[in-house]
Amino acid sequence: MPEQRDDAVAARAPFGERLAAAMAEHGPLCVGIDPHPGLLAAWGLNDDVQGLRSFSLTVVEAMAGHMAALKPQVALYERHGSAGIAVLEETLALSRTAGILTIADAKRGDIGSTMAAYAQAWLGEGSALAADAVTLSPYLGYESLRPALDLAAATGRGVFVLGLTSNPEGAAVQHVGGADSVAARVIRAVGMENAGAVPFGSTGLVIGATVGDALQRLGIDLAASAAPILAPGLGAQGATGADMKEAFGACWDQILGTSSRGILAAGPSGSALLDAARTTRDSLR
Ligand SMILES: O=C(O)c1cc(=O)[nH]c(=O)n1[C@@H]1O[C@H](COP(=O)(O)O)[C@@H](O)[C@H]1O
Repeated sequence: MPEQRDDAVAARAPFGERLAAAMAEHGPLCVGIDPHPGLLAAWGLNDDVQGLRSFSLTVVEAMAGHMAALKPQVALYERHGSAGIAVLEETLALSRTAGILTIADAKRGDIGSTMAAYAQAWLGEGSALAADAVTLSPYLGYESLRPALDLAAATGRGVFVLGLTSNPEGAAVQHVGGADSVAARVIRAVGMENAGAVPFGSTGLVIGATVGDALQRLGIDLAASAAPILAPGLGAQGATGADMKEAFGACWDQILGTSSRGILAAGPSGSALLDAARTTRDSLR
């Protein structure tokens, strides 16, 4: 039904605008949905597709209308095979109906011709896996991401490109080059996609909440990227709201903190999950 699809795209504001509106309404927190086996057990659920489904739908129902965005971790659905992917599709569909933005954390990156297929899956109109945005890895070369950047722009969706990741191993690749580091080049390339956007465009960056010192050492200017910045590392990985303010104070309006285990550990009660999310979000205010 191509005409209906065209209408849906025309009615959709660009992702950056929709994210800015959601953050203005609900604050700068994205709740991660990471159904780890240990969390399923802690919630009294089996490590199977029924447990995965119950976990995921509980998080969506608890957060919709209260938080800016959800970020399902694709790996934790893939480990359940095709039935797990079906649960991810249902989770994305419920989020869409409930009006909460979704960022599929798939960290995709490949040669251009393959990238085009990933783009269709995660950003294509009519794809059951399409989210509002998807995480991408630029380490096959930033321009290899072009099919996804173009499709996101065409469908009003967004991407978050890995810049400086929260894990300690990332430094061995991302910090290489000193003043002209690999990460700085990726961040500059993202800035070119967003030129002129206010407060930010639809091509985001992932910058770990744990890497504030590297930002300074590498002389990186995040404000110039005009990118929404997804900042994981809050909670379970040790970063606090205070750490984030110190690291990102100069570009605070661009920051969307994200935490998964630190919030999900409060489940399975929906109200306890929401309280945990509110406490985390309030630490960012
Ligand atoms: O792209 C991501 O979201 C991501 C990038 C990064 O640098 N570090 C990072 O932890 N993540 C993801 O963010 C989530 C963090 O989970 P918690 O440590 O439980 O809050 C996981 O799904 C990670 O895969």
